[in-house]
Amino acid sequence: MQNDNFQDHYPDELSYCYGCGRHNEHGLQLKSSWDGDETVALFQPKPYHIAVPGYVYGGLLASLIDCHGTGTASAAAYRNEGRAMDTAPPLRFVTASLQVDYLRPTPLGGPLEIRGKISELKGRKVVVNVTVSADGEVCVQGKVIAVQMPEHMAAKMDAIEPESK
Ligand SMILES: CCCCCCCCCC(=O)SCCNC(=O)CCNC(=O)[C@H](O)C(C)(C)COP(=O)(O)OP(=O)(O)OC[C@H]1O[C@@H](n2cnc3c(N)ncnc32)[C@H](O)[C@@H]1OP(=O)(O)O
Repeated sequence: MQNDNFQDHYPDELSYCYGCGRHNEHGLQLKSSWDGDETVALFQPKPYHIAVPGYVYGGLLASLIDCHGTGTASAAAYRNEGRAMDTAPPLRFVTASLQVDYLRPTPLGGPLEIRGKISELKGRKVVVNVTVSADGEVCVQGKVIAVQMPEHMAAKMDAIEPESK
């Protein structure tokens, strides 16, 4: 069930990510939410998200896995602490490792379903297994190791260029 998107709870200054930032008008604006103990997102590729004609570009698929994984990591960390996502102190995650396996060509046409399962949550690290399916068939699987964002990255938040807004 699609509801209460994780990315809508990111603070404004962390909402310019190309993959999932709601303030990035040039980006993908991925929206992820809980579905029981799993997470889900739907994404409709555009005709120009093309690789081989008729199939989705693999870099786009990796981006969807990346941002769904980091969003899932953040939501899982809040859930683990029994807190709502916009409560303090903030739990923000970046990608430490992104592994992607393309199992079969992903048809370019209808919406893609991205699903996440948390396989580990320990300390500052969350590991999320992610699949991307088209027409009910898993085409891509990936693993995201997300780590809580270090303070020195947060310090750069003042450096958002006006043209990226
Ligand atoms: C933030 C809010 C939302 C923003 C939008 C969503 C983001 C969208 C996704 C992205 O594109 S983020 C941008 C791409 N990622 C980066 O630029 C991150 C660059 N790397 C770093 O800043 C650091 O390497 C990192 C924060 C990921 C880890 O450095 P730390 O010094 O904080 O990690 P540390 O050494 O303390 O390790 C913590 C745990 O993570 C594990 N780890 C760290 N790097 C790893 C790695 N590369 N592969 C596997 N595991 C890794 C490490 O083994 C350890 O596990 P254990 O606790 O089990 O021992």
